[in-house]
Amino acid sequence: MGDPSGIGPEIIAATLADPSVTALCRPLVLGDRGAMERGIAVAGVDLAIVSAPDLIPPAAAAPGTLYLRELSTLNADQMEYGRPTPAGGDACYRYICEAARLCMEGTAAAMATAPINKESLNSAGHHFPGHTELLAELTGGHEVVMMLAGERLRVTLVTIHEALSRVPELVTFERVLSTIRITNASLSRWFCRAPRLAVLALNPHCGEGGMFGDEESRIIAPAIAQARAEGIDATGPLSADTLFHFACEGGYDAVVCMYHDQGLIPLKLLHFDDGVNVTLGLPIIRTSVDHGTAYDLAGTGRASAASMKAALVMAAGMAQTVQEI
Ligand SMILES: NC(=O)c1ccc[n+]([C@@H]2O[C@H](COP(=O)([O-])OP(=O)(O)OC[C@H]3O[C@@H](n4cnc5c(N)ncnc54)[C@H](O)[C@@H]3O)[C@@H](O)[C@H]2O)c1
Ligand SMILES: N[C@H](C(=O)O)[C@H](O)COP(=O)(O)O
Repeated sequence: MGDPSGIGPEIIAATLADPSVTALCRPLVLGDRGAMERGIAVAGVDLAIVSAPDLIPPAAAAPGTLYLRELSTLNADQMEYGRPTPAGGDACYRYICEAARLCMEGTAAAMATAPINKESLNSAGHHFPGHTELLAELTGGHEVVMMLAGERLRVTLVTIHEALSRVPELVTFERVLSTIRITNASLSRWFCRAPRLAVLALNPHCGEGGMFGDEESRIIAPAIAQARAEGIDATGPLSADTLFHFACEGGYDAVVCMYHDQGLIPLKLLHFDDGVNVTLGLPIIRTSVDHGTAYDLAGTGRASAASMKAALVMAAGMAQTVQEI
């Protein structure tokens, strides 16, 4: 359900009231009854909550029902709109843990997450930068890669939630290579055969022959060479300022980016409404919205549910692919 003080509950309600989404999957919300009742009212949709402590939603669920596993009972203070609280952060943590457990044991085919507030997660004593890192730990410590995807562009990140000042030291041969490998393996499995990957430079103009940095020749180019030797169609290092234009025109299936904003600014510019965040490398399927808790909009009914819908549709599609393999 994500952060009870944000837009999560209302965009979930809008999503589950859309028959084109529920035609593809049997959703079970892990969350809080009070927050979901309020979300349904804010979204202005007609949904009846069915309590599902152990129940899995039936294949022929009655239209207009929302199956809810109640993992918290927050009071009004603890879910006040626009304010992160430790109780809300702890509740989010429990929703995520239970979703991971259901996916790991095979009861659920996939999870799609609504946004959390990282400050409230951490204030509750759960010291993770986001879902991605928490899920990596909960599912066995696999190396994971954050991908954000839309129709026109997919980006994956070598470094994720890091201070910009630390990025150069974190862009290592091993990290670049493993991001390329995981991107290639995951895209091949879920999205396209033999993906064409563009790998970005870190510095302007690829370092301009060493004038503006040498990570390209020292680290990124050798990692690309190794990936190519393994049969991966990776090209680069390429200058970030121009590459996105060509990627959007269909030149590449994904762009491997060195840091968060290098990839997420172009992605959200093009796909803020319908982009999906996918965690690659996990043993389970996890998708998410491409936006945050939007405290400024929570409770107004003005938040778009398009990314939440896209996240569910993508998760259902990925789960279908698994069944067909
Ligand atoms: N998947 C996630 O859990 C996730 C993703 C991104 C950010 N966050 C967290 O969310 C919190 C707030 O982050 P932020 O302010 O940088 O980003 P944000 O996405 O919450 O908000 C940025 C801007 O986009 C608008 N916006 C966001 N979602 C929208 C929607 N569905 N419809 C219309 N407008 C929307 C907001 O009103 C705001 O103006 C932070 O704690 C951040 O870490 C969580
Ligand atoms: N970096 C993501 C974004 O800006 O959309 C976001 O913070 C999500 O992180 P998790 O999926 O790890 O919570």
